[in-house]
Amino acid sequence: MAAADDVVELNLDQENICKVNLHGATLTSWLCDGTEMLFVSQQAVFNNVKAIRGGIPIVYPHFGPWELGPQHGFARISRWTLEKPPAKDGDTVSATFLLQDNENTRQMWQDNRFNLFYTVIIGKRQLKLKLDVRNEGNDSFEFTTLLHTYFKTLDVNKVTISGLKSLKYIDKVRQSKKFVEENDLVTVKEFVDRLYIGSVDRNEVTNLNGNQNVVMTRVNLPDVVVWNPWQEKAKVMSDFGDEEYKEMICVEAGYVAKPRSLSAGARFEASVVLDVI
Ligand SMILES: O=P(O)(O)OC[C@H]1O[C@@H](O)[C@H](O)[C@@H](O)[C@@H]1O
Repeated sequence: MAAADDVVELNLDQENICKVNLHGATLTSWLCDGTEMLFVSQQAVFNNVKAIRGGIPIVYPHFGPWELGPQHGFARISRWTLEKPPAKDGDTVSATFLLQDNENTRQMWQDNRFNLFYTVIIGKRQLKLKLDVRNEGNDSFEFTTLLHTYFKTLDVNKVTISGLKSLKYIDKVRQSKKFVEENDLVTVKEFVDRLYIGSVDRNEVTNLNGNQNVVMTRVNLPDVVVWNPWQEKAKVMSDFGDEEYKEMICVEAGYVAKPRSLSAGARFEASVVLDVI
């Protein structure tokens, strides 16, 4: 369990609430009309050191194994600050979180200076997530970023993902070779770890918890990662139950296939909207 003072709650009403842990600004719960939409492992570790296994961790400034630092970068294991506390505005509640460079990140990542703002907006049957990276230094830098979304489902075998047909993807399960997706609807029946490159900006993920479908609309996040560790990988993950692969699917919106370059003083804005339909 997370300590109460680590968690910021955005409360629209009793049945529409999301929770953000300041460790990584990780969204750990999204209750939509009373149904939990996000998966968090029963084995997740809340020690403010390890990345939280589930919810929506933020990958930045590097997706995947990183020669300069930890896998998926430092954002998901850094303490964020609450820049703007939850406030109601009409039919939504929003809050903004901030990660700034510090001694540790500068040492790890070539002395780069940045502000990363993350705004979470909960509405009726909708969650909007905005990333805003600002280069505060005198030199340009490159980064990749991704919202590592773990959706909750009652049965992963029934989940389908649209919007990926005809796309090239890198299949990390098959020596990172490139393939072309042939299916209108992607289903997951085994260990899957794919990076779909340059996808259309809309994907529908079906049969999530409570038989809900979610439409994911992306702006400035052209790539989609689909990941499920399945049985064999689940067994070797200490913070993931052996059978939990049946209850989750990661569909992750990112800018990851190639790095994004940001010149001194420039800004990168991107967003994801999740609509429950
Ligand atoms: O165990 P981690 O570091 O949270 O990563 C989980 C997975 O995250 C996915 O996004 C990657 O494509 C996988 O390769 C990786 O295994």
